[in-house]
Amino acid sequence: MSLLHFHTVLLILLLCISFSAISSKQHEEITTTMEQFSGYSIHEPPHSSQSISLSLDSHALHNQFDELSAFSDSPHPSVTRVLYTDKDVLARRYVKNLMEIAGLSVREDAIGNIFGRWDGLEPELAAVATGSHIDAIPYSGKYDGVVGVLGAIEAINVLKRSGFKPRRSLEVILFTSEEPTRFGIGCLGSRLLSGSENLASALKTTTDSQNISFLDAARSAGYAKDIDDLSSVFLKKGAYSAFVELHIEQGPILEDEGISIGIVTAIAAPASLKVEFEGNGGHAGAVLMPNRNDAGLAAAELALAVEKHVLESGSIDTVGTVGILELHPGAINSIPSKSHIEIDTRDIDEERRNRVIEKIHQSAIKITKTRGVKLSEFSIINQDPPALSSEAVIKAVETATRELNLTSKLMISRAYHDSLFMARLSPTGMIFIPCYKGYSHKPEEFASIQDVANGVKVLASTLAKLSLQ
Ligand SMILES: NC(=O)N[C@@H](O)C(=O)O
Ligand SMILES: [Mn+2]
Ligand SMILES: [Mn+2]
Repeated sequence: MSLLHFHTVLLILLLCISFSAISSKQHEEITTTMEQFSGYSIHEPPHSSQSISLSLDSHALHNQFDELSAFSDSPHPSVTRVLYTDKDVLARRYVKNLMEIAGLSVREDAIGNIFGRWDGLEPELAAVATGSHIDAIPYSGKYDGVVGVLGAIEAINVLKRSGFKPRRSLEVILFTSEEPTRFGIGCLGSRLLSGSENLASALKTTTDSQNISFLDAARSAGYAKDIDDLSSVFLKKGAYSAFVELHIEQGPILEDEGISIGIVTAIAAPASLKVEFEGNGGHAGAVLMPNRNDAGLAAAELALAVEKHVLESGSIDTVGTVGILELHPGAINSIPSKSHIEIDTRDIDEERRNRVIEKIHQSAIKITKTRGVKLSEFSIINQDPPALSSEAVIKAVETATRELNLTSKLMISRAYHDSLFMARLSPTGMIFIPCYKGYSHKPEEFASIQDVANGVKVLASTLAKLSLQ
């Protein structure tokens, strides 16, 4: 008998011994559950898929939305929950508690990205992750981001209730500061996780509108203790084998078309600009119009120029918003001597968006000439590329949706999400659910518990599939 022959026989013998270690009943159970979830029979080629009932505690989930929305600095039904404020810290504690109740092992990084882990049968493999954010811009709603955090924890509960055992570990992530409210940069937590050196160094000097530094704010919330170098937050590429985020659509399409699930194929490319003009100000009564260099009118003119350039981009996919316009000294009878404008512009076509940014810059320069004001700042805060979803994640979501007999639609996301940056680390995808009239970033934002439940079931099934790959 040749040496190779001898080794093969030996190997088969060893495999049989180890398999026999797992009781046949256990082996049968795991195999059945894995077959039911992967939609594939372990023994036959992959053509049969069957869905199993995923039991979800929608009553508890509904209560959790209400309870979490109470951690707000604005009155019900609006939600305001800004990074590292007391309400944010309380809300984080609430979510960590839910993670522990779900049996997840919880850890946090230096800036408060929170990770809840369920070890798989092969914990050494790269895990599958899901997650979103709980920070909320001023006077917004209770579903943006929160569906992707509370829904993710419930998806884990659903899988545990069904007896499923993941092969790859599953992680739920609460990302720090997806909203740009406090420090002017969106997706701060996921951007840093994806290894942004620029951001890591910028955060050393970044302050908020109260002149509180990022590090002091983080420390006041219990993070960044004795840490200045935030590169410790960086994750390695491939840290996760896949990432999938559940989120409300924040647009009207799914509701209008009566479709349950949106399968996101791409996330539009966001950019934000900060512009400041300086004029000579003066008395609103005494200074005649020809002698004015009004920084306020310069800002107003630029805001209209943003709209003009966006409308002339030749595509409906180009959008531009002046969400912040502040005047100094801000007195009715004083000509504005300074103006501060923040511009948000996006497109699924990065070059087309960048052309708009260039035109806005040219307009700002032209306005300084026509109005005799100084352009004291024109800075690009972020100018991110769009992100494409991974085919493998899209396929897993499609199969899960089909098995649950839910309708679905491939679509792009015009809002940005932490997925935009997780896509730099691992194959990524998103699951959208309908929301009332597409409202978001306002108190009327609403998603029915049935739509949330559908999203959570699709997420649970998708996570199971990805964890077996
Ligand atoms: N999803 C979402 O609302 N993200 C925002 O931060 C945004 O401005 O797109
Ligand atoms: Mn948002
Ligand atoms: Mn969001």
